[in-house]
Amino acid sequence: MYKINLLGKSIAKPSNIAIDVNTYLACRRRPFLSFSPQNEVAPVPCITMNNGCEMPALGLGTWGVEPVEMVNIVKRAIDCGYRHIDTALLYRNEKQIGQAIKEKIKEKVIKREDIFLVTKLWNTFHDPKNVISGCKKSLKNLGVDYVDMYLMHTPMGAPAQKDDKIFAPTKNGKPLFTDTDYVCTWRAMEDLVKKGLCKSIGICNFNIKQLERLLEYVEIVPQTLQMEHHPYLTQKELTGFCRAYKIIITCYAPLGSPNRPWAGKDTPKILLKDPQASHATIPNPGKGKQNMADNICIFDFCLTPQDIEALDALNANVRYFKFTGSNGHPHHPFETPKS
Ligand SMILES: NC(=O)C1=CN([C@@H]2O[C@H](COP(=O)(O)OP(=O)(O)OC[C@H]3O[C@@H](n4cnc5c(N)ncnc54)[C@H](OP(=O)(O)O)[C@@H]3O)[C@@H](O)[C@H]2O)C=CC1
Ligand SMILES: O=C1CO[C@H](CO)[C@@H](O)[C@@H]1O
Repeated sequence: MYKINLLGKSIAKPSNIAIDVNTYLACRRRPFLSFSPQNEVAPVPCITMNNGCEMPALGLGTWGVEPVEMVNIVKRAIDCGYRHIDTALLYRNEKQIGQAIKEKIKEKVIKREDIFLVTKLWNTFHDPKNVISGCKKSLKNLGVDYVDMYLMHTPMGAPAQKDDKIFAPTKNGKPLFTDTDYVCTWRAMEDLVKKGLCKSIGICNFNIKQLERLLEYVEIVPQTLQMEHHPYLTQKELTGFCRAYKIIITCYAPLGSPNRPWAGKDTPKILLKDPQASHATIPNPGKGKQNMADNICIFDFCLTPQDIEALDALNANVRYFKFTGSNGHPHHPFETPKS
């Protein structure tokens, strides 16, 4: 064990945990207005990505939040110290998130560059010629001229839609799909970086074979893979592979959404802390009034190697987000082929 000194606090760090001192100290460069000696909340550290940009290690998940509540939730989150916000065109809340950020900038609580804003390209924009319009649609909704991270939401393309429709058309209750190669979609996303529309790009819901194949063709190695990750689904092979390519894992459903068999008093903090060795995590605070403030208070303690070992032993390859609606898609990441 050795100790590092963070903003006057002494934090014990087991030597086998891979957050280095610089990662911890990087957070000093971000203003944390709610942090003061009287109101001590250890600030969120940043993780340096393979392109040198920094991502706050904890963000606000926003899927499923009622749009009418979204503005207030995001404003409260910013007051609490959240500086990373995760959304998607699919979530239909980008406008409200953009409005909340705008109001906080106007109140001089933050500047645009203090916020790490993440959104996602939906399947119906996978055709390379449509990628830029998917991105511009999100930028317009958010009211910004760039996002910090733009993610391919899934490797599964779907037919382009007209007007404001997002979901793919269906036939016999099943969404139609296209066989657009996710490599081609990715190459078009690389152009968005060159155009300055996003600072970093990444992927979600890729399996290891798809990622390996993508890496054969990329000019820009993805900065992050956003994937389901909690103690019941640790995906060690995939996370090890990403580590080798310096692709940061962002853990979604870190509390095991929507079923949380482990929910208990301090359990959520332990679950959020578990991936902190090197991953970012984006819990959704849900309806509990205290959850948002609690979930950000995980940077003043460490798990012991024994804790981590015990959590790792829980892995049962339980996946909650199976994308069964897209079964049969040629690029389905999780469907077990029928023998
Ligand atoms: N890229 C992708 O494909 C996906 C990305 N995501 C992203 O990841 C985010 C997080 O995943 P999500 O599926 O929302 O699930 P989470 O694992 O973050 O679980 C969220 C639920 O956990 C409960 N909760 C939160 N904090 C606490 C706490 N401190 N104590 C007790 N319970 C708590 C709340 O439930 P309750 O409301 O009942 O209190 C909340 O709704 C999403 O919001 C989204 O931004 C998610 C899925 C897929
Ligand atoms: O991000 C997401 C939130 O949850 C949705 C509902 O299953 C997913 O489809 C999506 O990937």
